[in-house]
Amino acid sequence: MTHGPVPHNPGHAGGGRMGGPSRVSKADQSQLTLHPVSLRRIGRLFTPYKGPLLLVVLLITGSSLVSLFQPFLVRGVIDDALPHANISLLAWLVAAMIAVAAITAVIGVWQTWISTRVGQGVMHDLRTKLFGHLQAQSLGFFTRTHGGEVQSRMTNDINGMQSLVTNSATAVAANVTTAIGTAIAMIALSPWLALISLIVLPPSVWVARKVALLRRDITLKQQAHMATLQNYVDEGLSVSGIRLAKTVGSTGRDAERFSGASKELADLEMQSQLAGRWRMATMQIVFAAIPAVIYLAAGFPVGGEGLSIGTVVAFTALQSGLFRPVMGLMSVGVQWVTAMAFFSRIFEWLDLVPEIKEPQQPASMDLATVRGEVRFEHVDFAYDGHERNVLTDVDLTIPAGTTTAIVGHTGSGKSTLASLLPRLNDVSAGRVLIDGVDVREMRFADLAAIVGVVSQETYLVHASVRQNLLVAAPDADDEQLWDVLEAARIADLVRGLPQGMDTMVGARGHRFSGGEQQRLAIARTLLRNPRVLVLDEATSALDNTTEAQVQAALDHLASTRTTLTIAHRLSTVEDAQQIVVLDGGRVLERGTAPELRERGGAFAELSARQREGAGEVDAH
Ligand SMILES: Nc1ncnc2c1ncn2[C@@H]1O[C@H](COP(=O)(O)OP(=O)(O)OP(=O)(O)O)[C@@H](O)[C@H]1O
Repeated sequence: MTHGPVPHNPGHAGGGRMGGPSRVSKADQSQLTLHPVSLRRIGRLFTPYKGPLLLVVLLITGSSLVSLFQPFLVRGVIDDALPHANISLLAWLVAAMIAVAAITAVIGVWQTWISTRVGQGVMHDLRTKLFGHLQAQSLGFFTRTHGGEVQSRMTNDINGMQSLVTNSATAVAANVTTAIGTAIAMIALSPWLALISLIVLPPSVWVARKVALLRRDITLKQQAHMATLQNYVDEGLSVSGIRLAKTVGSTGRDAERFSGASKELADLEMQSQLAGRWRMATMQIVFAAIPAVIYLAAGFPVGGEGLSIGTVVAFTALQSGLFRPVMGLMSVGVQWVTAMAFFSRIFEWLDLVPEIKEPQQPASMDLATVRGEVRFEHVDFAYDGHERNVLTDVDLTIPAGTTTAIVGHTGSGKSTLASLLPRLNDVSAGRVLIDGVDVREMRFADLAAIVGVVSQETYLVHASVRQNLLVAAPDADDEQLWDVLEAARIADLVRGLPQGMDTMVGARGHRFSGGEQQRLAIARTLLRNPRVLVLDEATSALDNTTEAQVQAALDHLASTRTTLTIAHRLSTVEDAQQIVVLDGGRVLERGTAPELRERGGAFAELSARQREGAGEVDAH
């Protein structure tokens, strides 16, 4: 099938050259326009893990409360045990300090274990859901969207939210409880010192928020560049990509393009790290300054009088215990802002509604008795987003068990017409019927069982010959596999392979010649034994001898099923019960080969020209 120009690519953000690293290019801007994300929706991802999450919150609260004893123990040591040389009190206090540390450490390990399990569970659910959802999308989505973009969102974006999903709930719970507990303890120790240390909080939060937004924008740009980079790898380092690059001599340019995108990614990472580092530096200054300010405040006559040394020491210990959680919360805030952007990108795709949907109440089909009469009823079709009709008022019937050949100039709509039968596309008007049932009313599985497709573009997965065949029928035994290989005239070749049917076919089947790949694809389709066969230039990659052989096999198979065949070489459609000539998406002529030749129209002209061409070739 011919893929036309890519009209609109919602996800792909990094096509051409990007602007300088500090400028936001148009593509980046569109990337920053976020799909709205509701907190409730994120919350729903965690619903299955309510129990473990509650346990985590309880553990954290317990551990925070236990650790609050520490400064009071310190004050006891300094103000009571040491000055009065009370050894037994000192021993008790020290033992309690060690116990508090041990208890909080053990709780920490337990809590990390549970929260990581929850986080990984959420990520796993999201990844699986997205994969399933994208698989349900129509072919149109994949013709519009770059493969690298899909890979990038599936992996980079989901990984990007990992730290948030795994740590945020626990970090928030831990830090909030610690911060509140510590603030209460601080006020209990000295309201005056507490007031002094809390004053610096608002400006710190402001700085952290600024940095968070900056880093989010940088991260989004990074994701877009990462997707671009993945596209370059995808396109440039595949068998077809390398073949193109080597034959058109574009390897140098490809490497330069890759290097440009990679450099921009490196620059962005620099910016991101630097922004983070500045935030840390600001916080460090605040951290260092606060104890000093507390000593100053403790020495002040107003408010400072009556404070014991132990209170001041315990207080400075406590205030670091307040700022650490506040810092922690701010980090979560930073991660949160960025992760929201990832959620937005993931949810955007989860919200895509497949253009081609399975019916809610499918027609019940008895697969054993399907006859396979195909009817295109006044079919119009235009590709999504295009006004021009590719097919207009195509009305034709293919009686069960007969062969209809579609011929016509390139671009006349032959592949598009064939794509309507397995619902790779849906009609814009009219209906496509099999045994009188609209294909849109059938279960996907039923339709796939009834209609088999062999197209000009074969797709073999990087696995063994056997696995490639079993994709079509997982339960088939060896005898069935050999049968279809025989029928597709490829059994001898497979037998001669080093590991027979267990030989790997190589990336996208490149270990085999085009003709061999096509015969394997034919065998795979035959394994499903479909009632209706769509052959979209199925023999186009074969030489004349092999084509004749495979054609004979296909003719034999076609004799028992309904076949819609598309062929450029008219010699292969000679025996079809009906030939339909398409021109600009309309049916121009129909009839058998002799009838059409007799009529002296487009078919006669086309076949005369081809025979002339063949004659010329023969004459050479
Ligand atoms: N995904 C698509 N989006 C938009 N237009 C498309 C798409 N696929 C095909 N077209 C357009 O639809 C028209 C018919 O294409 P189609 O592939 O059906 O022709 P064809 O007769 O099978 O051609 P060929 O013999 O070269 O394979 C062409 O003009 C093509 O550019």
